[in-house]
Amino acid sequence: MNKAALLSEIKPSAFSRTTDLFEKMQEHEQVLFCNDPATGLKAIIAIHDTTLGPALGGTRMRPYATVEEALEDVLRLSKSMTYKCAAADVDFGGGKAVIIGDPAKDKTPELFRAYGQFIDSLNGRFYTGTDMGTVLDDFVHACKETYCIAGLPEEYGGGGETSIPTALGVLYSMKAVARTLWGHEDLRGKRFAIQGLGKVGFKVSEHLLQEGADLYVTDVEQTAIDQVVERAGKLGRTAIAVKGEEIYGVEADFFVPCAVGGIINDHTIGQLKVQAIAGAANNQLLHESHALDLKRKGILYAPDYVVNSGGIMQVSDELYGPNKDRVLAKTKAIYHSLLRVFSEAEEKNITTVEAANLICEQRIQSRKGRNSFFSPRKRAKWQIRH
Ligand SMILES: NC(=O)C1=CN([C@@H]2O[C@H](COP(=O)(O)OP(=O)(O)OC[C@H]3O[C@@H](n4cnc5c(N)ncnc54)[C@H](O)[C@@H]3O)[C@@H](O)[C@H]2O)C=CC1
Ligand SMILES: O=C(O)CCC(=O)C(=O)O
Repeated sequence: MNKAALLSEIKPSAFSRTTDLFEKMQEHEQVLFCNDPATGLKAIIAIHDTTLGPALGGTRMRPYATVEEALEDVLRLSKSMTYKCAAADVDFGGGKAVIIGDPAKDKTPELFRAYGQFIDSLNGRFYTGTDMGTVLDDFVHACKETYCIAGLPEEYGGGGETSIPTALGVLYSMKAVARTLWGHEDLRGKRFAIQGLGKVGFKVSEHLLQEGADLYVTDVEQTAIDQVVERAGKLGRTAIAVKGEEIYGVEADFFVPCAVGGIINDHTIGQLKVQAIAGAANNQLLHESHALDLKRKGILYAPDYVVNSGGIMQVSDELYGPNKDRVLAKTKAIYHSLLRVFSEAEEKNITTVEAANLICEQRIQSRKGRNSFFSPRKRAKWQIRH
C-alpha cells in the first residue's frame, strides 16, 4: 500500500481519540494498557514522574463502569504518588495501576501472574503492591513473574501488610492536628467520623479506640461496621454505626476518609461539622480548590498524601531488606512533616495542600538534572534485593 493510501486508511475519529488520550496524560511519562484475554486481565499502569527514582504505587482492583473511569483514577492516583514519594523523602517516583474487575469474583492466580508479566515488561520502571481491592497474597502470584513487587508477605521475605504503617501514620497525623488545634496530642474523648473500615480504616479505628476516642463509622459492607461496633463495646468505648452519606453531617472533631477518593467536594463540604480532616484515602479532594473551601470554613485539612505515606515508607524500605524498627521511625516522622506543612501554610497564608505541594515540588526540582530518566542499568541500587 502506498503512503497516500495508507493515510486515507486512518479514520479521523480514531485519530482524534488518540490525541485525546495524549492530552489526558500530558503530565505523565507513560501509560501501559494491559490486555490478556486468556485470564481476563484488563489493567492500566500509569507512570507519572520518575525524577526521584522508578515509579512506585499500589495496584487497585475495582469494577470500574468504564475504561475512562479507570483511566481517570489511575492518572490521578499516580500523580499523587509522585508527591507522596517526595513528601516521604524516598527515592521513588509516582506510579499506580488499576485492574478493571470485581475483587470478590474476578481474581485468579493466573490473572495476577499475567499482570506480573506486564509489570516485568517495564524492566524496573514500576514497582507495585496492594491498594483498595488487592491483598498481599495476590502479589505472591505476580512475583513469580517479576522482581518488581514491593509489598510481599513476611513469609516471602517482604515487609508484610502495608495497612499497618499506613494506619499508624494516620494516627500520628491526627496527633499533629491535635497539637496544632488544641496544643496537645491527647485524642481521649475526641470524636471521629470514619468512612471505610477496610484494611486501613479498621486499624485506624482500633488505634483510636485504644487512645480512648469515640467513633461514628460507616462502610458499604455491614460486616465491617459490625466488627468495629463489637470491638468498641469490648473496649468500653462507643462506635455508632452511620448510614452511607450521613457520615458527612456527623458532628465530630475529625472526619476520617478511609475509602474512595473525591469525597470532599461541593456537595459534601457544606455538610461537614468537624474541625479537621485526616484520613488514609487517596485523592480525597475532588479538586485542589476544595482545600481553599475547607480553609475558609475553618477546617484544618491534613493533606492525604502526607497522612497516608506510611505504606509507601514500608514498601520502599522493603528493598533494603525488611526492618520494622526503621519503618516505625520513618512513619512516626509523618507527625513532624505535617507540623511543617501546617506552619508553612500559616506563615504564607496558603492552603495546607499548597504548602505540601510546594515542599514536594522543591524536593523534586532539586533532583532534576541529577537523576536523568530512570534506567535500571544506571540505578543499580534498585536491584538490591535480587
Ligand atoms: N492499604 C494501604 O496501605 C494504603 C491505602 N491507601 C488508601 O486508603 C484507602 C483505603 O485503602 P484500604 O483500606 O487498603 O482498602 P480496602 O479495600 O481494604 O478497604 C476499603 C473499605 O472501604 C469500603 N468502602 C468502599 N466504598 C465506600 C463508600 N463509598 N463508603 C464507605 N465505605 C466504602 C469498602 O467496603 C472497604 O471496607 C484507599 O483510598 C487507598 O488508596 C493509601 C495509602 C496506603
Ligand atoms: O501500598 C503500596 O503498595 C504502595 C502505596 C500506595 O500505593 C499508596 O500509598 O497509595
